This record gives sequence, structure tokens and C-alpha cells, in this order.
Amino acid sequence: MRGVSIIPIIPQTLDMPTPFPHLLSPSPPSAVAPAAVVLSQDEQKRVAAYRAVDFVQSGMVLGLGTGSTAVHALDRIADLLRRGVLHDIVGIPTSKQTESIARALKIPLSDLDAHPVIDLSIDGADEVDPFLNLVKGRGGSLLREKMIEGATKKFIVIVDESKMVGRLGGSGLAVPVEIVPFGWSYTLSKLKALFELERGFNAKLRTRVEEDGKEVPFVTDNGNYIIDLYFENGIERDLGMLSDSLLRIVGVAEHGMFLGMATSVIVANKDGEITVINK
Ligand SMILES: O=C[C@H](O)[C@H](O)[C@H](O)COP(=O)(O)O
Repeated sequence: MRGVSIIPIIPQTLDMPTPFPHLLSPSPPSAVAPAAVVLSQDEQKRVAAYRAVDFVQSGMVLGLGTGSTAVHALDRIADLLRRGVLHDIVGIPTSKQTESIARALKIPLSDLDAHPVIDLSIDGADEVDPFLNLVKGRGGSLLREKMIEGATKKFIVIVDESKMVGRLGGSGLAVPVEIVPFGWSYTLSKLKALFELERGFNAKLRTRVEEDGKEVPFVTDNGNYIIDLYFENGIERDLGMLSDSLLRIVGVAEHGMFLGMATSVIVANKDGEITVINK
């Protein structure tokens, strides 16, 4: 792996109150080997998130990520603020959802206009490749995330081990592209044309089903739509060139490939082991 360093951390070395104290307890003397602890996916997310919050210092401006992993970081930051371990934190939320969770947790908030330079951002990801490139936006927040995390001095990505892929798109799940609603099917046809020679490629407008059963387009916090791209074998082209081609399509607001943006990725696995991969 070029350009990244990997630091595995076993749970016993964490100098923080662990979310799973049973991982740290010395084994009682016994002839019977203790049953191995297997963390659920959500527990892995929490372990990674708590480790990332170790990097937060009082006085920092923080980019607050979106999703089921980032929410554990919000909980932890709020807890440390409540206990006075951290103070003078300003959070910049990457979505309306994160804004409302952080508000409920009493994390002081501001925005990118007031804080164009962010000390540290902590966020989850949908996929991480061996070069720390990411796919983000399956929750629909890619544009605000990319703006805020692009304005950050240090961007820590927190994931459970299921998010690690050999190449972006390799999970077979969506690589999102945010587009303006005007002429969306025209933009969809342009996106399809970009990949027309790609075997196993598909692109679809993201929809959601309303309470009355009606299917409507999914609308982002920015009032935009999302086209989800699917690659049977992952993205086999040069990612930088693909990024340029996507952004050249009029109607595309942003795509969910975060290339070269992460400074560190913290991965937790089902055994509670944490690996920190630095750029
Ligand atoms: O739009 C959503 C964001 O990019 C999330 O960071 C990403 O989808 C990962 O979410 P989760 O932690 O829920 O898997």
C-alpha cells in the first residue's frame, strides 16, 4: 500500500473510558478459555468513533459528520463537554440531521461562513479504498460533507471493517452523484453515456416512498436530487479523471468520491481491534 501507514491498536492500549469495558477486563484465572467477544457492526462503529474523539481538543472548530457512525462521535463529544473534559468546542454540522442531533445534545454550533477553516472533521464513509479514497453520500449528505471536510486541516474517517474495499464502487452499492432537479432525466442520460462502454454499470434516480405509498425523488438538504451509480466490478478507471468528467456534466452539483481528502481512517473490527491508517 503506497502513501499510507497502518498502526494497529489493540483494545487494551486505549487510554480512554472504553465503550465496551468487558474488552479491557483481565481474564479471571480459569482453566476454561473465555468466550471471544464479537462486536456488532454498530459496536464497531462506536469503538472507531470514540477513538477518533481522542483527537479532539478544547477550543477546536469541529466538522460534525453525518450517519450512523458519526452519531457515536457526537454522543462522545457531548458527553465530554458535559463532564467539562472538553470546552470551547464549535461544531459545524454536515447535514440538517446532524444539526438537529447536535443541538439536542447541546453541542455549540456554527457554520462554514463563520468558520471557513476547520481544525478537525470526524465522519463515517460508505467505502474506503487502500489509498484512503472514499465513497460517501449514501445518506444523501455528500455535498455539505465535501465542502466542510474540504475546509478541514485534519479529516478523520471512522468505519467498521465492512467498509474497506479493494477499489471504490467495489461493494456493488451506490456511488452517489448529487444533481440539480431541473432536467434530471437529461442529466441521468449524460451520466449513463459517460459509462456506456462499462460492463455491469447502472444508474438510477434515488427515490423514497411516502406514507401514502407514492414514490417520489429523494431530495437532499440542498434541494437537489441524487443519481446512484452502480458498478458490478467497482470503478476500474482513473478516479481523478472520472471525477473531472462527472463535474463537467452540466447539472451535476457534486459526486460522492472523496479523493485524497482523508488524513486518517480509523477501522474497528468485530474483535474490538482498532487500526489507524494514516495518509
Ligand atoms: O451521506 C451520508 C454520509 O456520507 C455518511 O457518512 C455515510 O453514508 C456513512 O454512513 P454510516 O456511518 O451510516 O454508514
